[in-house]
Amino acid sequence: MSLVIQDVSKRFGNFTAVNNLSLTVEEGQMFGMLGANGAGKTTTFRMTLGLLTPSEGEITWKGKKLGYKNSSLVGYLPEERGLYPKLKVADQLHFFGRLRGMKKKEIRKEIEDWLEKFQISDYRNKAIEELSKGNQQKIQFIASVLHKPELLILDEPFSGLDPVNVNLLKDEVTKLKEAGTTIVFSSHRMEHVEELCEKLCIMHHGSPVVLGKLKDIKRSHKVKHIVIHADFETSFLKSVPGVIHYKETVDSTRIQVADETVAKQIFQQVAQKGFVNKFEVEEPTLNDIFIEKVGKASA
Ligand SMILES: Nc1ncnc2c1ncn2[C@@H]1O[C@H](COP(=O)(O)OP(=O)(O)OP(=O)(O)O)[C@@H](O)[C@H]1O
Repeated sequence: MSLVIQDVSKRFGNFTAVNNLSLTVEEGQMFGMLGANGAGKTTTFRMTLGLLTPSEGEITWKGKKLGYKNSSLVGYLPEERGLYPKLKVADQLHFFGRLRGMKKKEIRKEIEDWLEKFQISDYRNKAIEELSKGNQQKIQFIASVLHKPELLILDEPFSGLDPVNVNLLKDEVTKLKEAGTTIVFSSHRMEHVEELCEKLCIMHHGSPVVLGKLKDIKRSHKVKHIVIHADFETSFLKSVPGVIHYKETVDSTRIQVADETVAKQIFQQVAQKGFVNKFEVEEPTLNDIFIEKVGKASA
């Protein structure tokens, strides 16, 4: 295990922002942190980076605590973006590169490569304040990866980007992962985590309510959706015990059921009734899981 968060809590006065969190991220893995506003994601990142000290527990990267001394191992895209508005793009990135101990020549090369990748080479000599929000975000991202960190922590990397730029950033993040970088990112968009992460945590009021590999989480989620295309009336299925939600659309019936046993019962009943064009038990989406788990935890 490379990143180990062990029994970590963080209190601000009487308020507990993170409550007994334990998780691990393996080297080269992409890990997603989900949670409503105020769930404790940013606080967890800040503790991981050594910017905040946990009230309890410990966080280590390859067995060592992270902090000022080994900060070049980590790249961080903070939620509150921290660029200097008056500085030119190249000067800004140069400054971050020097902070991470890079050589001038290497910094120049990396800056040129990254500006090219994000199609913003023409902005090299513009002041940050002259750039659009999306382009400023790209610069902030470049600042976090310029020094080729082993561990990359991205707080809401996709917020404020248009769909084209979201894809551009996703591609670059994926390439970094393929090159071996361990990546942890937070997002409010389930589909980003679903697409990119093997492992994830859903935080709620500082505690993990879902944690594990995406595949396992989906498999173990009991509530299932069934889609039926049949050329006969299906409304009799509404009264089958274990049916949570029943909806007919123009060409299909969608049913939410409590678990797989109910799905099997529905299959048997439908098969006896007549010809079925399609009967499919869909995997739950991360959105379904989030709503169920976070909703339940709130209740
Ligand atoms: N320095 C601080 N002093 C007091 N309370 C704090 C401090 N930092 C964070 N908190 C509180 O801790 C809780 C968790 O905040 P955190 O920023 O970690 O949430 P988050 O999951 O990142 O939320 P968001 O999605 O809105 O960014 C919030 O209720 C916040 O107000």
